[in-house]
Order: sequence, then C-alpha cells, then structure tokens
Amino acid sequence: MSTAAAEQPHGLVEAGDVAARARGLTKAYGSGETAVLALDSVDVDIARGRFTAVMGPSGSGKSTLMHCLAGLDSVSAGQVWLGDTEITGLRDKELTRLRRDRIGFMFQSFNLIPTLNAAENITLPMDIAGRTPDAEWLKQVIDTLGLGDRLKHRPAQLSGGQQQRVACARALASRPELIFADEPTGNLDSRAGLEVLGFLREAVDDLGQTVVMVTHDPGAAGHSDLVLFLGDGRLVDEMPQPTAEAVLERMRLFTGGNTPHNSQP
Ligand SMILES: Nc1ncnc2c1ncn2[C@@H]1O[C@H](COP(=O)(O)OP(=O)(O)OP(=O)(O)O)[C@@H](O)[C@H]1O
Repeated sequence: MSTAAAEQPHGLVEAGDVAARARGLTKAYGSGETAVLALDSVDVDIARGRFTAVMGPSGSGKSTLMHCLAGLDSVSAGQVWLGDTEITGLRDKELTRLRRDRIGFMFQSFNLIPTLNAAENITLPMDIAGRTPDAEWLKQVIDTLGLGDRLKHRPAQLSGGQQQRVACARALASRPELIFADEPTGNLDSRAGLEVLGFLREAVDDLGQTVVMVTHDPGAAGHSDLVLFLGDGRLVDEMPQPTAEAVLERMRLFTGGNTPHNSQP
C-alpha cells in the first residue's frame, strides 16, 4: 500500500490482462437536493485471473461499483468495459445476453430454487440460456467444491455452507469471464464462510477464474490478491497481498480509530 498508488488509477494491470475496466465511472441517484453521488469518477482495472476484494464503509459505493461493472445498473457518466466490450451504451437486451454469457453472480442470499436439486440449480442459468454445460468443466467445478455426493439434494436438505457452495458452482458452471460475489459469506458461520472463501480462492488458483468480491469482513478480504478501498464513492487506496490484520488497520482509518461496526473477521 502506498500513497502514490492512491493517486493513480487503481489495480492497473497490463493491457490484455484486464477482465473489466472503468474510466470516469460516475453514478448519481436522485436529483436536486436529494441527489446522492454514489460513485465519483472511478478509474479501475480488474485483473484477469485474480481475486479482487472491494471494501469500504457502509454507503461508500461498493455495491454500486459492482452493479455498474456487471451491467446491472446504468452509469451517470464514464465508461465500463467487460474485456474488450464496452458495456456502457449497450441496449438492455444486449446487456442481458452479455451478463448471461460472460458473468457469474454470487449473492449473500443464495437465491437457489427450493424445488430443484443441487445439480439442477447449478445448471439452471445455462438451461434457461439453452446452453449445454461442458461436462468435463462441470465435473471439475463440482469436484473442486466437494459437491459430488450432494447433487440430488434440494436446498433445504443442505447446510448453509453447502448451499453457498452450490451457488458458487452455479456461478462457475458456464465458465464466466468474471464472477461477482456480493458478501458471499455474509449469511454463513465462520467455518462455512472460510470454506466458501477457500473455494473462491481455488476457483482463481486452480480453475483460472476471475473473482470480484464485495465484503465488510477483513478476514474475507484477507483471502484476496488485492483489496480496493472505497470511501465516499471514490477509490482511495489499494492493498496487494492483504492480511486480515492489515485490512482491519486500514479500515480503522475510515472511522478515526474505531473498529467499523460490521467488520469483525
Ligand atoms: N437506489 C438507490 N437510490 C438512492 N440512493 C442509493 C440507491 N442505491 C444506493 N444509494 C446510495 O448510494 C450510496 C452508495 O450505496 P452502496 O449501496 O453502493 O454502498 P455500499 O458501500 O455497498 O454500502 P453497504 O456497505 O451499506 O452495503 C449510499 O449513499 C446509498 O444510500
């Protein structure tokens, strides 16, 4: 971490190694006196094949950044690319297809369909898209996540950690260019949370995936390759090879020395 880094676009990487990129990304909600500037001219590169965490105080713009990078939300100004494709300016139909074909999502609530078993949940997005999963890849994902003996179970018959692993497999099934995970450990006890972080780490290290994770938890961020820190809608700092302790220390700077309310590892 360095002060100089804070003055440059964050996470800058070699051209060609960028999974997603934003320049001058600005997002305002509302208008007039009630307008909120959620993102204020953010420049960021997300490195391909790496695990990037996004942290910052509540309301600093983490979810908005993720939603704009994933094409889930429109931008007020600036440009966003997924790989070489500029997504700002795409029509809704094109955006929907791009999200479906190139991005995987994991949310805090697993969003599994209760009436489908694990295997059916994992392949559902591809079934909807009319795509056939690559059987070898799917087996590798399922084996990596240790779900081989749970495929016939419905979500209610699985633990929280197992459900999140199914959600993780679902995000990985189509081998997306980029996986966005929004508080993927938020609903889990610490052991199950650690498991899921381990699997995200393996998805990056062993399967070559690219993961962006929004989290409040310095312990979770400690599993990433790079932490981007947001403050008041701006990228204010970054930390390569983070440890939970160093991230916690950095987060304390936002609160003038007090531990943020929801940042316990
Ligand atoms: N749909 C919306 N309408 C109006 N304001 C919004 C909307 N979504 C977000 N905001 C505002 O934009 C700012 C950034 O919100 P965002 O949810 O991105 O922050 P965050 O860092 O993810 O917060 P948290 O850690 O609490 O989830 C906040 O001030 C929030 O109140």
